[in-house]
Amino acid sequence: MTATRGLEGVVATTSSVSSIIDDTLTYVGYNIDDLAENASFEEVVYLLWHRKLPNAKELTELKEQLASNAKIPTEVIEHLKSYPIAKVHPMAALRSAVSFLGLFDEEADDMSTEANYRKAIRIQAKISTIVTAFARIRQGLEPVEPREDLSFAANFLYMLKGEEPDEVAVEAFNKALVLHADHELNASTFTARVCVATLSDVYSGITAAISALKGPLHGGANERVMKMLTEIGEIENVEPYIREKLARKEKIMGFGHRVYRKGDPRAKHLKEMSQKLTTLTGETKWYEISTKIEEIVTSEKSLPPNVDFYSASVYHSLGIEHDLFTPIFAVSRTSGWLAHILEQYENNRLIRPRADYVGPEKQVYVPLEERK
Ligand SMILES: CC(=O)SCCNC(=O)CCNC(=O)[C@H](O)C(C)(C)COP(=O)(O)OP(=O)(O)OC[C@H]1O[C@@H](n2cnc3c(N)ncnc32)[C@H](O)[C@@H]1OP(=O)(O)O
Ligand SMILES: O=C([O-])CC(=O)C(=O)O
Repeated sequence: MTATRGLEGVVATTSSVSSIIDDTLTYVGYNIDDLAENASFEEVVYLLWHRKLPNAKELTELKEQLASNAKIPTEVIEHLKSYPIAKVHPMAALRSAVSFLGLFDEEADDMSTEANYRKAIRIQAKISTIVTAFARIRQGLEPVEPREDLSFAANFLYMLKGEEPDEVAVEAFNKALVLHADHELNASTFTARVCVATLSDVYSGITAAISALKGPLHGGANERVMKMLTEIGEIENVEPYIREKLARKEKIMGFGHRVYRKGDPRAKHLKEMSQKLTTLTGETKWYEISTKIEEIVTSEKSLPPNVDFYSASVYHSLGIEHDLFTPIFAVSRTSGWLAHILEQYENNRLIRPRADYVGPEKQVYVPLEERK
């Protein structure tokens, strides 16, 4: 038995949710470029869960289901208020709150296909409310209740800020949600599938996935990108900052990818949005600093930007706090996690690979009193 480090290139399952072939990303066979330009996030959720685009009636029904399930129990709000706010990262809060939310779902352990689908709707509906409620609570503000007349994207921004967002913000946020919704067998999706393949419940799968997304090599990179942009601060600092980092063999957050070689097809959409939004806010320096970093990293290391790189300046331009970037990724990716969880249940087999043992062998047990 030989191990493949990081399971690189290992095909671990079949899936009909999304694919990456020759650097092209598709959701159920639809090119991400088409979806980014045309689809609402709700359409994408339907597509991922049903493997077909909804007709008008199906879309209206899903929108209504998401909107009418968006409220969270008072107990969850009280729970969020009990966290040691000053020290808690919103991803840790989200991880705990989703697990806690599961305690209030009467169907949590009903493993029927119908109950699992109903839970998928409830989790997708409530995840925005949890993220935005925590964001407000830590500012000493009361959570804003979801509105049933707003789209998923608009509702998130409304609950976060307490005022109705403008059209440009909603369009940009919707596109970001569409671009982040699914991505084949990335680390957090694999984690979700491993978890539920033991026939554990949907809440466990989503809690596990949030935990995996939190790390800086995965979803946590978008927050680190903004930290880097802020540290750089001005365009003239880019060269020395990036070259020193590369010389120290440090990783530049938002670059590189396990699967893409020529480039992440989502990045160009986010780059375009970053240019547009930073122009609108008058803070074009974030876009300029980003493109300069891209120029250096691609020429020095042949590493193109990934989805996390330009999403940082996009979310910043939407006036979103930097440590909410990864929770927003989770809000969107929940749709993909749920699609994969439901797919795993449909054709389940325990996921249990082997390890290539490299430790000592044939050791002789020494009684405690004789050990040095
Ligand atoms: C949504 C997402 O999860 S997208 C990814 C988000 N993560 C990041 O942006 C973090 C920065 N990027 C990385 O750490 C990596 O590129 C990963 C984790 C995304 C992919 O990693 P892997 O496929 O395991 O590549 P690995 O880390 O082995 O790197 C291969 C080589 O490229 C270098 N490299 C990879 N990414 C970077 C980077 N961002 N900056 C500088 N060098 C890098 C490594 O140092 C290594 O060099 P070496 O062979 O000289 O030692
Ligand atoms: O696929 C990956 O390894 C990471 C990624 O880009 C994502 O999850 O969107």
